[in-house]
Order: sequence, then C-alpha cells, then structure tokens
Amino acid sequence: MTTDRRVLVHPDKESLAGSVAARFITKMIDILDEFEEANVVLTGGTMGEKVLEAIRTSPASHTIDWSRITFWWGDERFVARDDADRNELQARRALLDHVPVDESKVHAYPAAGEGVDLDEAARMYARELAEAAPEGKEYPRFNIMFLGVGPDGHIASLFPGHDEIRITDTSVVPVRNSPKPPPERLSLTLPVIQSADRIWMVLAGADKASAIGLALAGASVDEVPVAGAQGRKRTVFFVDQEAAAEVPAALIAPSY
Ligand SMILES: O=C1O[C@H](COP(=O)(O)O)[C@@H](O)[C@H](O)[C@H]1O
Repeated sequence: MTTDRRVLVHPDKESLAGSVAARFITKMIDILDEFEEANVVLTGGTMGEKVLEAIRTSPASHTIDWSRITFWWGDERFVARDDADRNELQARRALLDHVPVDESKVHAYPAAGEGVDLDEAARMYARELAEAAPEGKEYPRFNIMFLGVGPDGHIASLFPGHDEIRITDTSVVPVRNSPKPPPERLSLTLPVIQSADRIWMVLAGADKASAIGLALAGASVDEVPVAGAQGRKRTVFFVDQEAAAEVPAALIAPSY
C-alpha cells in the first residue's frame, strides 16, 4: 500500500467524467499490453455512472479489447435485479450493454428475490472472487478499482461507525441498516479494497467536500471510511471544484 494520494481537480462534473474516461481508456490499453487479462471494479453512485457513460461515448472506447476485462462491483444494493437502484443495472445501461464484454466475465452480486438471502449472497460473491483468484489468494488482483464517496465518507457500502468497516476476515460482507437506502447491501471489505493496484475515487459536489477534506486531514477510518481507501500503487481522488473546497492546496496536483 502506498500512502501517496493525489487529488485531481476539474472545473465541473462533465470535464471530470471526460477526463477519467480518457485516463481509463489509456491505462487499460497499457494494462492489456502488459497482461493477458485485467480486473476492474465498478462503483455505483452519480459520478460512477457518469464516468461509465463518458467511457461509452468516447471515440476511443473501441480501442479497448473489452473481452479481456473481468468486471466486479465494490458494492451492491440488495434489491431486485431490475430495480433502478441496482448498481449493476446502472453500469449495464451506462456502458456494459454497449461494448463487447464477455458476459461470463461480468460478476454482478446476487439480487434480492431470487431465492438467496443476504448472508448467502455475500458468501456466494466471496466464492466467486476466490474462484477467480490466483492460487493461495482469496480474490483477484484488481488493476483498477473505482469508488464513489458518500457525503458521510462512505465507500462501497462501508458506512461510518458501522461494524462492517472493521471486518477483515472475509472478502464480502452483508450490510443491514444502511443509513442510505436501500437498507440491505453487499460490500467488499476494506482489506480487499486496499489490495487494489489503483483506487480511483470519483466524486463531485459541495456535499462531498468535508468527507474528502477530513480523509486527507487524517480522520479515522471508522469515522470517515474513505480515509482508508488506499491502493497498492496509486490512489487518486478525481473531483470537481466544489468537492475540492476543503482539500489542502498542497495536495492538489495539476490536472490536464
Ligand atoms: O450507495 C452508494 O453510494 C455511493 C456514492 O453515491 P453518490 O450518488 O453520492 O455518488 C456509491 O459509491 C456506492 O457504490 C453506492 O452503493
């Protein structure tokens, strides 16, 4: 894990989404030059969806060999598969339904109403991760993990002050009583998040400013979960100007 965290500030949501999309396409081409297969973790949330739309509409999106990317999600709302709240549905509509992915490599969480309860759903996703992992590991090596950040500092479905943020002995947790609806969710745990090579956080809006400010000022992970989001190689906050309002100037890298 590296402690180096960068903050790249963009004028608005549109330029932020476009810039992350361009970086994603370039980085994926590099990764797929180096490795046969890549693992990417998607996020729900407003900016997560906007970034996927920007990747889809980029004239360069066809330069990626989509069939060599395995997709995972950092978290999921435990609702019916066709519920508009579902992160999987949002990502499919924004990107996955429009590019030639290999459907066997799209690993969505189980959905509610399909005969599996929340606890079993968490165990099933943990097994899926383990089956795709290198020998002796519990989950794949994630090349890029996208994360959204809530106004309360939550990442994936790990909320401040809730037990799940402290769980380290499993890769996937069932979440009940989420402070943000819907109440039942599934989430990767913090050790899995911290195992990613690159964590790319995408967030915009004034309501996110204090979460990112506190995280970078050294708040505890228990109080502000995003403080614990650090990848092995790179950790980048892609933000708009409003979300950057409380970031110390010294931490802001030029973005172009
Ligand atoms: O519920 C969730 O919220 C966060 C952030 O969402 P936003 O709309 O405030 O950007 C997201 O990261 C997470 O994946 C999702 O399940």
